[in-house]
Amino acid sequence: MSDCSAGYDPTRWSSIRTGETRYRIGVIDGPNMSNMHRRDRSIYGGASIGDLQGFVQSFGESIGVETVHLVSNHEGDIIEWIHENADDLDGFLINPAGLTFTGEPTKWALADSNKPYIEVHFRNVVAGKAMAPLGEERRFVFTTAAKGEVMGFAQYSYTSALLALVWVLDDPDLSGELSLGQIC
Ligand SMILES: O=C1C[C@@](O)(C(=O)O)C[C@@H](O)[C@@H]1O
Repeated sequence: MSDCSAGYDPTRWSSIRTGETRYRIGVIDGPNMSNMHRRDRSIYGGASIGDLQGFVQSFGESIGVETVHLVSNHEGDIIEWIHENADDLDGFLINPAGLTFTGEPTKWALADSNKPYIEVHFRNVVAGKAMAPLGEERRFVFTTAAKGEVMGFAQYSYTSALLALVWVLDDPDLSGELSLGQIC
């Protein structure tokens, strides 16, 4: 346990974690996310994919984690990237974007890696679906093998998912010790 007598120090990433391993997490953005700065501002906010990657990377650094990023509009390239990088990564975040309802091969590449992944979305992709007639719901491909899913929080879906993934990696068997580390 760290000493909090000096008060809260936001540069001390270990204060919110129970572990100290510097994980490497792959962050994948699928089709159309390269164009996010031109998409609906009320959802994507007008920032570029580079801005988003920088934001997620900075947050990762603040909790002692390295993020490695891919954005691609081509499913085959995403699959190749997962195959080539999985051995050097501890887990993944993926915003499947245009592949959300169709990306079965990409889902399998992630599942076959045996590394945990979290599905993220800017918007709440099921909002309003409760009102849809039965049988009209589209099939969520990635959710079936994901560790979990975070959606509806725009760019904060990514940072929330990253923190959740790191907490789970720090506590792989969910030891039951309900500790957040030392928050001063
Ligand atoms: O391209 C996207 C982006 C998205 O994944 C999101 O981040 O909100 C939601 C998907 O339905 C859509 O196809």
